[in-house]
Amino acid sequence: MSQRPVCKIGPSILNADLSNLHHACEKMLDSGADYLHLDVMDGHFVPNLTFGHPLVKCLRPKVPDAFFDMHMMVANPTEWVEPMADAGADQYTFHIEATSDPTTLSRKIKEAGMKVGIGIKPGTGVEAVLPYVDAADMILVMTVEPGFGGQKFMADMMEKVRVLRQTFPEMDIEVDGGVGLTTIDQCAQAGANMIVSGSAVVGASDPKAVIAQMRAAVVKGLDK
Ligand SMILES: O=C(CO)[C@H](O)[C@H](O)COP(=O)(O)O
Ligand SMILES: [Fe+2]
Repeated sequence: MSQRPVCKIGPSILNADLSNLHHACEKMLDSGADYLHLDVMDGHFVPNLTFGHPLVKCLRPKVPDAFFDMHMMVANPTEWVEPMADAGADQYTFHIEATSDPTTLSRKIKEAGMKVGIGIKPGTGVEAVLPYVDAADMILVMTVEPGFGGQKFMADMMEKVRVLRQTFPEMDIEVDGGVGLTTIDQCAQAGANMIVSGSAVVGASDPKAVIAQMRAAVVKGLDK
């Protein structure tokens, strides 16, 4: 029996007040977030630095029930699988551009007890990820060049989402970058069901309303 993908909204706390991350996460969860998208940048894979597994380990007991989707923008994703699992990560999303062996890496992530996400940058064609979809729980289509929050949504990435949704009707497909109230309809119509939104939610005066509106758009898109 086929299963319809479920809409999940995952705020990115990249542009939140990182000095009070626990509070920022709780605010998002209280506003209706289904999961938290945590952006790890190493200064090599992308020209920016954020945080690593020590911070995740500290955050885990503060928000024990939250699902942590780790967006690993790192040059050596194999290196951080075990430290992230030990820190309490639930899903480990690596970039296909950062590994020559996605199958072995996916297996390692599963053996460490986490779900597998595979991300593609805007310049990477969707064909690159197709052979590995069976090994993954989720495919991430980047809608900005990874590295910074607050960038402009790239609408031409929606074709990748459409291809993935047509080929894999039950798959979790995540979009990340510049997603907010003005761009959510495009994501929803293309078939995305996991929605990362940073600035548009974290910077909103009423994050609960923004999350609810995005959810309504995605549910409508999945129903069609
Ligand atoms: O991976 C990312 C950047 O590389 C972030 O998750 C993303 O940019 C979210 O922030 P915003 O919604 O502000 O674009
Ligand atoms: Fe991200």
